[in-house]
Amino acid sequence: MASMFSSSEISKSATTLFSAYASFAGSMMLVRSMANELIPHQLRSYLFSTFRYFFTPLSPNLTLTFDERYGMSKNQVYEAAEIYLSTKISPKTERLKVSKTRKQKHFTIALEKGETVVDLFEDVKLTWRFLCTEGQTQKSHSEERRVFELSFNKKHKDKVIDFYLPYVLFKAEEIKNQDKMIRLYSKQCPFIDFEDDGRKNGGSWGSIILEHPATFDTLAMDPDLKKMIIDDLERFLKRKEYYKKVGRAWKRGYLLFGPPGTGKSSLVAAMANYLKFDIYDLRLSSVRSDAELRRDLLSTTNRSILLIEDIDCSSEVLERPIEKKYYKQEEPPAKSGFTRHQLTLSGILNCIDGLWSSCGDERIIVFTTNYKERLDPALLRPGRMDMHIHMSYCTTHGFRLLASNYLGIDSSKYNPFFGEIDGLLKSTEASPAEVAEELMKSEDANAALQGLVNFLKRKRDEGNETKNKATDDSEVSSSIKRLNA
Ligand SMILES: Nc1ncnc2c1ncn2[C@@H]1O[C@H](COP(=O)(O)OP(=O)(O)OP(=O)(O)O)[C@@H](O)[C@H]1O
Ligand SMILES: [Mg+2]
Repeated sequence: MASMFSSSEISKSATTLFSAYASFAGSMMLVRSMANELIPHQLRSYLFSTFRYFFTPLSPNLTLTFDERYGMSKNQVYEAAEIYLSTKISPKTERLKVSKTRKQKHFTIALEKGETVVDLFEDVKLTWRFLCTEGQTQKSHSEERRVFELSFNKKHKDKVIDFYLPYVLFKAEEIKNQDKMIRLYSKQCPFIDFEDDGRKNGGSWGSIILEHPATFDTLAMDPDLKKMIIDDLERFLKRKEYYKKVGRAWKRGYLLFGPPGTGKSSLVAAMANYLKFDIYDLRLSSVRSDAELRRDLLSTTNRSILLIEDIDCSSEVLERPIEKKYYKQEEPPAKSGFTRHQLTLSGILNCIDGLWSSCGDERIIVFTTNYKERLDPALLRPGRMDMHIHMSYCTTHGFRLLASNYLGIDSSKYNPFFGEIDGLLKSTEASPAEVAEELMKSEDANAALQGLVNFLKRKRDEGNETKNKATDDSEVSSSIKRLNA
């Protein structure tokens, strides 16, 4: 350079360049000030941002952010991401947050601040990042803002939004259900130490974790009936759209009836375990009015079973005629402290039908009773309860299942006790609870089966005695009638 141009030539060119730049800058300033005067503010900022857009190098990536909160409610995508990503921890992850409550079976694992997880969905690479920043609330208190960021190549935007995010929601629901602790909700009772886990959901319900071991595998009942119930539940779960199409509320009602100890409550627990639904155990004796019932029902959650046990006794509690006036606030409470006539069976049924029709999804309602014949016809009317399930005394099939569960006996092999027990079961009315009780009395299978034989014989003899006595009594009364005649 130095050999081709002299220093004076260089300084001349520099001066020319400088003056050209100065005149360009001057004219730009002039243009700018003219633009300021002539072009309205909004249009100006639009034009500048458009220029900036075109002259800034384009990033191939798009980043979606999911805040923990969406207004006042929780952001469903954030919650789903939190659950889903806990199963996607890669070997590169350096920090994880681990927690567990006393009753939880497994640890809860979550990403720590700043950690990144890479996921693959149909060959699309997706990078998740968990961020916590100090945010300002409206009252200018600083509050931690928790966000998940999801980055991927822009060209996959539609695939991510239309398919990947729904997939994350679905998987999270699946994981939640696998790990879900079923809860038993009851109206607050001083004798039960309910957990305050923030799930009181506004009503007077308290809850404890339900650890009832009953499953469909452990239930001794007619195998065809069992299959029918499982199929019915499966069909119910799959039919959200169908219920919508035919204009019915997405609910299912079951009436379980049968003698004590035949497994009605166990069947409800088995249903809850199978569906992973919580149970709301509603004792009607603790509800004072239709209005209170409405409040209680409104504070139950979706995917739950509302259980009303011994509905026949409840209808005794409910004074009839049911036309008595509904509860009024100003009405003085009865001496007992309960004004039960304010809760009526028709009130309950209407409330349940009405509420379930207007709000809530995936609801199951179960009534149990020992005496179906005592029930109000309103409850038995077709369409009120979808399935009437009879829980019977122990059958030979039921006995085999109990023998296998309680004593580990292989029922397909010959057993010297089975023939006698089958015969006795046919001639006696023994509940599965009674049979199970006998089988638990000894760890020695033969001793337990012998105990069961003795028990069934005793029961048969007692039954015969009662029958004979009843026959004697009726013969005496007909002789008296004849004499009187
Ligand atoms: N069908 C059954 N299969 C297996 N176990 C049963 C069955 N029925 C009863 N049991 C056993 O008996 C116990 C009592 O049964 P459960 O409480 O379910 O009977 P229930 O029909 O609800 O009685 P109640 O009418 O008195 O409420 C259960 O915990 C279970 O161990
Ligand atoms: Mg019961």
